Amino acid sequence: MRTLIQNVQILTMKKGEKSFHGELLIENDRISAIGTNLPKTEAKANKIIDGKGMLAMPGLINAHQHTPMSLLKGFSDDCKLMEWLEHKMLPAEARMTPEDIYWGAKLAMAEMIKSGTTAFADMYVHMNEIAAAVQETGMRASLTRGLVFMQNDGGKRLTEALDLIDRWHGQADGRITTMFGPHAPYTCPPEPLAEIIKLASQKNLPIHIHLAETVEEVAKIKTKYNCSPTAYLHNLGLFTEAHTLLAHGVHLTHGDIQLLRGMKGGVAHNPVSNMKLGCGIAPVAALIDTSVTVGLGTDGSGSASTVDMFEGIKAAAWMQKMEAGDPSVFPAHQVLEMATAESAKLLRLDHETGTLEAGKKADLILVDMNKPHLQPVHHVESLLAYAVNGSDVDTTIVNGKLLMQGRKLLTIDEEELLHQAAIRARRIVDGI
Ligand SMILES: N[C@@H](CCSC[C@H]1O[C@@H](n2cnc3c(=O)[nH]cnc32)[C@H](O)[C@@H]1O)C(=O)O
Ligand SMILES: [Zn+2]
Repeated sequence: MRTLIQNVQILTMKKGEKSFHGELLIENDRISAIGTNLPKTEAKANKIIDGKGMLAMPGLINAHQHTPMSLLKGFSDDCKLMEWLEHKMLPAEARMTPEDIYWGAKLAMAEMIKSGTTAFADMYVHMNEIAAAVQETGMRASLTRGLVFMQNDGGKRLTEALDLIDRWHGQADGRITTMFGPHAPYTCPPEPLAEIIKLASQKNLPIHIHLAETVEEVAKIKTKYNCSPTAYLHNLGLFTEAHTLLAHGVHLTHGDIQLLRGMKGGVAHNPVSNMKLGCGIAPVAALIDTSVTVGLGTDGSGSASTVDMFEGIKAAAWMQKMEAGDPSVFPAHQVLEMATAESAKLLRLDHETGTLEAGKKADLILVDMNKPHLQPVHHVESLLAYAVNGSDVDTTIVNGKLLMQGRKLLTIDEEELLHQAAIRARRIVDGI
């Protein structure tokens, strides 16, 4: 199968490359050619997409998600994280059946495809159902079974984590990869955490964990272990043993940031979730100055309400400019990079996705620029960072396959999905 996208403005997101008018050829799951006036491409293609008025760019990569929490969006807003988690989310989550998880994950995937996200990192439970949804929807995902060790479960959770890895790593035409997912320093004591770090190192798999999200977490760890959450993880050898995806990293001291220097992986910044929960402002500039990779995530829609990464892109830029009191920090290109190439590094998928290049997987979106709020086009990157909304995405392609065209979902029955989501969500929260 060869698909040619012609007559399109292209932003590859390769370092230092400006957007240009040209064409892009997809052969099966990969980009085979990209440029201006490619030789004889039309003759080679079985399918042609006219990109007039469109902008092609790499699909966005959401580096931190809890997809099934889409069923809980708007259920508990305007309260503190620990209260939100312990009194609302955990009781609601305890009622979710595997089928609820499947439909909740699919609801989030529909929202992601419709707002230009092609890959995501997920941490949740009932991972077989989430993996099945990924397989069907056609997205790319890095999945983890979230692990909390608050009471003895006889190893049930860890068995499920290992089962996810055995069953699903490399499946769905390679679109699914897996990680270990110890939930957070405050839910994972040293012994089980050390064991997971050892397993991750042996299996050469990454670790996805929440870190330093709130001041309460910092105080809890200080009382328990007399150190910061970051030092707690460092002392267990995490940053040298495994590629690590750290979600949040809001409350990091100068000393904490030094502990992250040279780590494999990096930090998933979730500005919308952090602002909405009043958690604080992550020291993104200091992390980048220390050569720590910073990608972009939304967090689950139970907290963030939206998994539209274009909202996250705006929020990340605004937050850092405001914090620095300087509009020149975090220019458009840099925040777009955070949402694409840098997030790809966190998922350990940068050899496959995150930029548009011949040889990489065909994970890309077409943004319809022919709209009042996106004209005129002086600087396309400025519009993408500060003016585009998820609903401006016209076409979403993952692994060379069309998942949405003309805003119509092609792998999901949207009507059935909305029906299932509505009845299940109502049942789950009833009486909580
Ligand atoms: N509760 C599960 C573990 C699930 S891991 C994913 C967990 O992360 C929780 N979660 C979602 N967003 C956040 C956040 O921002 N900080 C901390 N936890 C979160 C979410 O509610 C979910 O319970 C068990 O007992 O096996
Ligand atoms: Zn989270």
